[in-house]
Amino acid sequence: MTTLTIYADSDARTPLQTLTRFEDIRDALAGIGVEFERWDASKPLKPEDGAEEVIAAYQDAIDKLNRKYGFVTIDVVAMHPENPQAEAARGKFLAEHTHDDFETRFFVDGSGMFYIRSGGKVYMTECTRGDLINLPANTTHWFDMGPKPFFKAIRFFRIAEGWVGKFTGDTIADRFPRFERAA
Ligand SMILES: CSCCC(=O)/C(O)=C/O
Ligand SMILES: [Fe+2]
Ligand code: NI
Repeated sequence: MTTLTIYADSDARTPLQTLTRFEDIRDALAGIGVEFERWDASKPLKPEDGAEEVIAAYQDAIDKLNRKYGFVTIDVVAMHPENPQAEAARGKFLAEHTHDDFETRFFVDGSGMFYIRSGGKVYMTECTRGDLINLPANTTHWFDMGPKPFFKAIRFFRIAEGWVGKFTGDTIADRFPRFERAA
């Protein structure tokens, strides 16, 4: 279930608030400039499907989003627990970083956790199928796909190399609960 848990960035043990209603999550994230939308993600996909199948299934939504936001390129991250690269892939995003581009991700299967740090708080946002999240450029955040990653997300870019992470060097991510997907 899509869930937003908000913490003070100085205290990773005591959540200030936990939200599960879409409207509440959308409004709380809008308060820090993060757009959160729900898009139809009901196309049938097999667990082992990769970029080609995801793009074919979601071409209409991709075209609509490209027209609406002016994206210049997309790619797909499709993770499966048996993927031999799972641990390395998880490690890439586990430390706090920013990007020069917006971070726009449309989850069409599975789930993953964004941790967005803003205004002295951490917004721990579990994204699930149908969630579209859009972090403005330079938003401090990290992302955990969990020890047995399972998700497919379409990534939209406005600038080439916009996905490259700039690490802040802050170890805050190590103090917050890691993502453990509910069975
Ligand atoms: C949810 S897609 C994979 C993670 C990613 O692209 C990113 O930038 C995380 O911060
Ligand atoms: Fe990112
Ligand atoms: Ni990132």
